[in-house]
Amino acid sequence: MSGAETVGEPIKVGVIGGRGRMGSEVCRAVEAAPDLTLVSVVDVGDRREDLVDAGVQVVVDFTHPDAVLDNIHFCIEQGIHAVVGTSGLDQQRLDAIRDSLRSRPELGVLIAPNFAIGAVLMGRFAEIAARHFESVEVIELHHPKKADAPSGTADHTARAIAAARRAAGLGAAPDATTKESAGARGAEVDGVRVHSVRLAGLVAHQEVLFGTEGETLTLRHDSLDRKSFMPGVLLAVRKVSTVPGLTVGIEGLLEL
Ligand SMILES: NC(=O)C1=CN([C@@H]2O[C@H](COP(=O)(O)OP(=O)(O)OC[C@H]3O[C@@H](n4cnc5c(N)ncnc54)[C@H](OP(=O)(O)O)[C@@H]3O)[C@@H](O)[C@H]2O)C=CC1
Ligand SMILES: O=C(O)C1=N[C@H](C(=O)O)C[C@H](O)C1
Repeated sequence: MSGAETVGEPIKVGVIGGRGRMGSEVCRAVEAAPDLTLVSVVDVGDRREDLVDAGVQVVVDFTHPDAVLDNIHFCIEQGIHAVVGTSGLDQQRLDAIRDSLRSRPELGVLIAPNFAIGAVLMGRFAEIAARHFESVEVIELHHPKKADAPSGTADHTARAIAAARRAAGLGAAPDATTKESAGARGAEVDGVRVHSVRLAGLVAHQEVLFGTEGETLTLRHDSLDRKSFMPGVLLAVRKVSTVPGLTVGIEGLLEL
C-alpha cells in the first residue's frame, strides 16, 4: 500500500512507540486531525503485524535507537511509508535504509532529527553563521530520561556546522587545552565540541555558541512542551507519500 494521499479519504496512521512520551503525543495529535485516522498503536510486546492488518498507510516511529532500524525495514517490506523521529540513525544506517528502499522505490521514508520549527530554523541559522566565526560549540540540554547523548539534533547541527566551516576553508576552532578531566571538553562530532546536559524539569533545548574577535553569537531553541513537535510530525505524515525515497529533515517540506 503506498498512495497515502487519497483525496477525501483520511490517511490511515499507525504509531510505533505509541505508549511513550512522544508516541502518545503523536496519537493525540493524529486523533485530533480530521484528515488523519489512527488505526493502530504498537509498543513493546505488541505485534507489528497489527499495523499491516489495520491497513496502515503511514507509520510514525518514536521508539529507541536500538529498535528503529528494524522497524523501518519492516515498514519497507510491508509497503508502508514511514515518518521517523527516533534518534540514532547514523550514516551507515541511512545507507542501509537507502539500499532497502531500492526494492520499493514508490515508498517514502522521512527521518527528522527534530520536528520543531524553531529547531529546524536554528539549524539553518547555525549553518549560515558557521563560516563567519572562528569558534563554535554546541550545548544540548534534555530531560534525564533521554536514552542517547549527544542528541540527534546536536549531532545533526554539529555536522552541518562542520561542513559549512570546511566549505569556507576554516580549520579547527582554537583550543589550547593540554590538561583536562575526561569529558570536560564534551564530545567531538565532526570536529565540533558538543556538551550534553541532563536535568529534571527540562524537555529539549539547544544552544549554539559562536565566537570571534570581540563578539559572540548565541542561538538558542527551547521545546518547552512535546506539542512543539506535532505540526512537523503531522506535516510529514501528510507529505511522506509525495516524496519517494529517503528524506532527512523537514526543511524541504517547509520550503526552507
Ligand atoms: N525527531 C524529533 O523531533 C524528536 C525525537 N525524539 C526521539 O524519539 C525517541 C523516543 O523518545 P521518547 O518518546 O522520549 O521515548 P520514550 O521512552 O518515552 O518512548 C519510546 C517508546 O517506544 C517503546 N519502544 C521501545 N522499543 C520498541 C520497539 N522495538 N517496538 C515498539 N515500541 C518500542 C518504549 O517502550 P519501553 O518504555 O517499554 O521501552 C516506549 O514506550 C528518542 O529517540 C528521542 O530522541 C524525541 C522528541 C522529538
Ligand atoms: O529525546 C528527546 O526528548 C529528543 N530527542 C531528539 C534528539 O535526540 O535530538 C529531538 C529533541 O531534541 C528531543
